[in-house]
Amino acid sequence: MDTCRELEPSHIFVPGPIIVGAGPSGLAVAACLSNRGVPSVILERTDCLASLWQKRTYDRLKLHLPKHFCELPLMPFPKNFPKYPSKQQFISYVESYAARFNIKPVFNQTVEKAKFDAVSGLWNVKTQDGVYTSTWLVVATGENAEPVVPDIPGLKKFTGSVVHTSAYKSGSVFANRKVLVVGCGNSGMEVSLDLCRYNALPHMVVRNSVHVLPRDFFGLSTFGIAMTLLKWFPLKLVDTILLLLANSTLGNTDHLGLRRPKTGPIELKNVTGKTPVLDVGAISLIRSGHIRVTQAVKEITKNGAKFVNGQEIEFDSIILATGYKSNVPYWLKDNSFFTKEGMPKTPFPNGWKGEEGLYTVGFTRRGLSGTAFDAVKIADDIKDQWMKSNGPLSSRNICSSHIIHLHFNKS
Ligand SMILES: Cc1cc2nc3c(=O)[nH]c(=O)nc-3n(C[C@H](O)[C@H](O)[C@H](O)COP(=O)(O)OP(=O)(O)OC[C@H]3O[C@@H](n4cnc5c(N)ncnc54)[C@H](O)[C@@H]3O)c2cc1C
Ligand SMILES: NC(=O)C1=CN([C@@H]2O[C@H](COP(=O)(O)OP(=O)(O)OC[C@H]3O[C@@H](n4cnc5c(N)ncnc54)[C@H](OP(=O)(O)O)[C@@H]3O)[C@@H](O)[C@H]2O)C=CC1
Ligand SMILES: O=C(O)C(=O)Cc1c[nH]c2ccccc12
Repeated sequence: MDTCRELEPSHIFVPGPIIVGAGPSGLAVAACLSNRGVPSVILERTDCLASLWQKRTYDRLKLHLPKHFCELPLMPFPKNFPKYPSKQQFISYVESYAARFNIKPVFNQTVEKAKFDAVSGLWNVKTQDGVYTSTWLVVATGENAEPVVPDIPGLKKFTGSVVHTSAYKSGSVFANRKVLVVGCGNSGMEVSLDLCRYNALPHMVVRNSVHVLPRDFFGLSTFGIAMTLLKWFPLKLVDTILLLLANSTLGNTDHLGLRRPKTGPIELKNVTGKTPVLDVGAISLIRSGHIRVTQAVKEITKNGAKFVNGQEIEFDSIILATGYKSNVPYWLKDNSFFTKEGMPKTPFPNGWKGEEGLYTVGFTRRGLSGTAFDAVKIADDIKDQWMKSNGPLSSRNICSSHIIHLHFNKS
């Protein structure tokens, strides 16, 4: 794994690919490469594996999809794990995964800049400590790299606490507090639910339409049902069935302030990437009045919020459940493969490969199953190139100092 050659203290040539990010995606690629005899180096900005899961998620989090849909390649979840593993179980799975494939990322390396050098044909990847160089660059920094913090009018005037869900651990510190939760995706719903369980008083902002589906239907996961139906029926029919199923278990959610989009849940996910909410209990708390649904915020005041319908409510705290974004545009330079939002322009299933040795894993908007798909494709592709330059018939030493000197002279 860590067979890179040190050229000078701050400049390292990596014979195999450089992978940016030690989340499930980066680890999956490293494992698949290792399994095919290709070494790699992972650069990770934090001091741990799967930092999203370890540092930026709440205590009560469980996987939303049954474990077999969230498996990384080459290693299933332990049999004794429940259908929906907890955050701690998922982290322990990821740690065993890295140990099994002897993956040792270089921690505390924030990639600040990565650029392809057409002269040497190599990628130069700069961290705060130096430059790493390789023929291949695998982008594995994730769809959730940075919190989205919207510029809501008046937010700076608010005197109470404001946190993004990525910094929320549990409702224990919010007991008996009135909390405004901005956003009603899976994070907004689950944080509101958690707040209720700690006797806080959440008000959840729903500014738009939203699809809510039950996580399970008579013991079967709704996601699993959808995947099975999609093998046999057209997408629109599957969406109709899912909505019938949702109405039969959750009832009509319109009068709770949760209007459904005109487009069905799976079609909407495919077209816009917007994940339907998989309900694990928030809907019944909305129905019972424990979670209040509010309209869009007009402005935040010193002590609370004014809403578009003219209502004004005082709050002790605000939780921004406003989602996440990719950070690729901040560090990947001169690149036309990604949109300005940092997502591959090429849609699934072909978004994993760019040009000049560039790859991306985990940007499919298909969660961990998308990661597994990308990782296998990337490892197969790089292995073919690796064999050509390092196989028994190869006459080329890709670690040649000639290539490195060329590069140094240019920079
Ligand atoms: C609350 C929550 C729950 C989720 N639940 C599920 C679920 O149940 N099932 C599912 O399939 N998906 C789920 N997801 C989707 C999630 O994207 C995946 O679970 C998974 O974490 C994606 O892995 P990744 O490696 O692509 O990204 P991440 O897990 O985000 O890992 C990316 C890594 O890159 C590092 N990094 C970022 N920028 C840099 C840089 N410039 N330099 C160096 N390192 C960098 C980060 O520190 C991080 O460790 C959930 C997401 C969230 C937010
Ligand atoms: N247990 C699990 O497996 C969980 C999984 N997740 C996953 O993590 C990912 C991120 O989810 P999440 O954090 O919920 O983010 P999402 O992007 O899914 O949702 C963001 C929410 O914030 C709202 N929003 C954004 N900006 C504003 C604004 N300025 N004013 C008001 N509302 C705003 C959006 O509304 P609008 O639609 O109007 O833009 C939307 O309701 C998803 O893939 C999700 O499925 C999250 C939690 C738990
Ligand atoms: O929870 C997430 O973030 C996921 O991306 C999991 C997921 C992928 N495809 C879906 C379709 C419907 C619900 C959840 C997912």
